[in-house]
Order: sequence, then structure tokens, then C-alpha cells
Amino acid sequence: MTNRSEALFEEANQYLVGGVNSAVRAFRAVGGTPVFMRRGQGAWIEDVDGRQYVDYVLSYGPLAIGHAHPAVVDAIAQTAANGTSFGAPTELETELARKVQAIMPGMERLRMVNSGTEACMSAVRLARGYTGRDRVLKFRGNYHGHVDALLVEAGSGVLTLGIPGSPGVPAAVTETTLTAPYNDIDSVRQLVAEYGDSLAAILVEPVSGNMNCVPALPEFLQGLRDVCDDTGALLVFDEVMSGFRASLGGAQAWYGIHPDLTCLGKVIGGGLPTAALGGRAEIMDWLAPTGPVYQAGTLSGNPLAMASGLTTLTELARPGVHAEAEAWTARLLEGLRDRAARAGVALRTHQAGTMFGLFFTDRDSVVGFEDVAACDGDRFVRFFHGMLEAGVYLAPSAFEAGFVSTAHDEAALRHTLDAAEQVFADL
Ligand SMILES: Cc1ncc(COP(=O)(O)O)c(C=O)c1O
Ligand SMILES: N[C@H](C=O)CCC(=O)O
Repeated sequence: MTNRSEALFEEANQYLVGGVNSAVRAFRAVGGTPVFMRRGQGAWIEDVDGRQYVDYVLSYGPLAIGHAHPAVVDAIAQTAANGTSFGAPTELETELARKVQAIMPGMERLRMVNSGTEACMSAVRLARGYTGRDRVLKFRGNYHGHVDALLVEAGSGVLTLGIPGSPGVPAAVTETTLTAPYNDIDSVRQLVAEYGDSLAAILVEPVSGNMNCVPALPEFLQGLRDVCDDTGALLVFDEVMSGFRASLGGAQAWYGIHPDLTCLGKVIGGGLPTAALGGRAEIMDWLAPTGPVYQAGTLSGNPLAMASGLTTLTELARPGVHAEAEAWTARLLEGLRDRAARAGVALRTHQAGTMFGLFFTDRDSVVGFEDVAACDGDRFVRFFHGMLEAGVYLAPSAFEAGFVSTAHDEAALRHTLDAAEQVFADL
């Protein structure tokens, strides 16, 4: 069997740092060569040698209705035919904002940006400008993109590569960043007792997807809401990953707990680069041009990304569509647990709508970074490679979440569970 990926990766390394454009893609945590993809359709992707895989990465979340959905492809093509960017307002920006607000009523006002990183960076600046305070609090294992102030005890590639912080981030920038263990409200209360007066914001992934998939405990999120109400700090939900996934209305609808600001990314662009910051109008209006907090972007609100996002959300919001994908995810996890149990493999699973986590552990619960770090990493690596070989594409790190789309069907389920049965037997 040929392996064009090896040749392509060797060549890529001569031009691109580490052969990739985002660190987690490099397979450093699992070993071997990243598989180069050339095509995607629905729930399936095809590599450069023609091998097919059921895809549970879905571009790390954005493709909620699967690869190359015909309506999305049409919308992008039709929009592109009229020009790809204007640097002037277009009607599509308002249409996407209206659609997001219909699904997430807390997004009273939005600002479109180009990436989740930008959304989180702008959230921090806005919170500081609005409150007149400097400190922000984040959680161990949560990842908010590569924002300097938030690259502290971060998840995702930072965990995958074992990087404790990041060289290049001046100490002065992170001096105002406080960190606490995820799902531990007592630690938050202790920090707030000391620093509450200078706290601008608490940023949290309400469903953490960057230390595998760990949903917040409802009492933890409620505790954060209460602490923010008491101190005047803003509660910022980073729903870049959980938005339109934990439920159609995101984690805020799933828990019924509402932040002051929300960061969105991934699904909002349906596979094209867009993201958004939104929330209470009174706070959002502090952004330029209505307010003094500066924020801008040459390609922000790009028409192609607006068309792709709008079409994706329109399809996803059709009655029953998201619920069906959630039910499919539950069947997947039930099937995996069943096959693992039959093979005597200790496996714990988490589900948050169409996000999921697999943990090789016999712990009764996985609620914080320490629980995730204690899972059997060698077993994950064997599982990952076994599944890849059998035509199932999972993220190449035990610290990334899995994703399902509305295109995952019976054939994909059967293929995945048959593969898992074989792989568990050899673990
Ligand atoms: C929760 C969360 N926030 C922020 C980001 C940053 O988004 P982006 O990669 O689009 O910059 C990511 C993913 O990378 C994420 O998962
Ligand atoms: N965990 C990251 C974001 O969700 C994965 C995407 C990336 O950094 O390439």
C-alpha cells in the first residue's frame, strides 16, 4: 500500500514549521506521520492514497452538518461569484447575526471576527475596558486560543506538546491572569476573596473540549455566575467549541446559566474562518465605533464565511435535526462502552450534545485536568492508531474532544463499532 502522506509530510517540513499550520495536527503525541486528506463528503474523509475514514474530528468541530454539504457549497459558490470581500458592510453579516441571536437570545449584539482566538482576545480587552479592572481568571486545562494573556495552564496543543506556558509571552502580560482548577468553585471563591476588586472577567469553557471533553458541573457554573454578580466581574463563556454543539443553543441553553459575554467560533462559520464575540448590548456597545474599546478586522464578516455559517446554522436549526445528531452520538458512545466492556477495557465516556470524550480510566468520575492526565495515555495511542488503520479518524491527542455531524448515519456507526470491537480486543 502506498503512503503518499509520508512523502508529502517530508516535503511540507521543508516549507512549513513542523510541516503543519496548527500544532495539534502534527501527530507529535501519538507518533507517526499525519495523514494528508484530499476530500470530504458527509461523515467521511478520504486521504491522499484513497483510504476512507469516518471523521470524528470534523475540522476540530466546525463541520456540524458534515463535509461539503451541498447547500453550503452552493451558498459559498453563489456568494463568491459576486465578489469575495468588500471591506464594507454586507446584508449577510446582519443575517448571520440575526440567526445567531434567534438561536442564542443572550447575543443581543455581536461583533464578527476571524478566529476563536480573536473572539477571546477581544473579550478580555472589552471586559477590562468595561469594568476598568485588569485581572482575568481562567481554568487549568481550558484553552482560549493563542491569546498571550490566556496561554497559562492552557489545554489543547499546549497540553499535547507538554508546554507549560509559552516562551514569548512576557511575565508582565500574564501577571494579571489568575488560574484555578476546573470544576472547583471553592478555589474560585478563595481567589475572589483576595482579588475580587480587581477582577475584570472569569473566562470558562462551559464544556471543556481542550482537555478531552469535560462538561462543567452545573453547580460550578452557577457558582461562577454568583461570584461574578457579587463582584461585578463579567462572566465570559468561551463557546467556540460548545456553541451549537452542547445543544443547539450551546452550553448556556443546556445549563440554563447565562454569561455576560459569549465567544463563538467553529460552527458559526460552517468550515470557513469566522468567529464572533457577543452578549449584553450595554457591554458590547463599549466596542468601537460606539465605544472606546478598539477592535477591527480587514476580513471580519467576510461574505463567504457569512454565507457558509448562515447556511450551516439554518440546516442545523431545522426541527429535530440537532436532536437526531445528539441521539446518534449517544448510540455511538453506548456502542463503544458495550464493546470495551466485552473486551475488558476500562472506558469512560462523556457526551455534551454532539461533542464527546473517551477516557481510558477506571476512575468513577473525570471532572478536572488531573483526572484527564491520569488516564492511560499509552492505551489511547494504541487505540488511536488501531482505529486509524481500521478507517476511523480521531483527533491525534487524548486532550482533544470528538465531534459528530448530522451526516453521521447507520453505515458510519456500524463501521466505527466494528472497528472498535477489533481494536479493543488487542488493547
Ligand atoms: C474553546 C476554544 N476557544 C478558543 C479557541 C481558538 O479558536 P481558533 O483556533 O479559531 O483561534 C478554540 C480552538 O482552537 C477553542 O476550542
Ligand atoms: N483544540 C483546538 C481547538 O479547538 C484544535 C484546533 C487547533 O488548534 O488546531
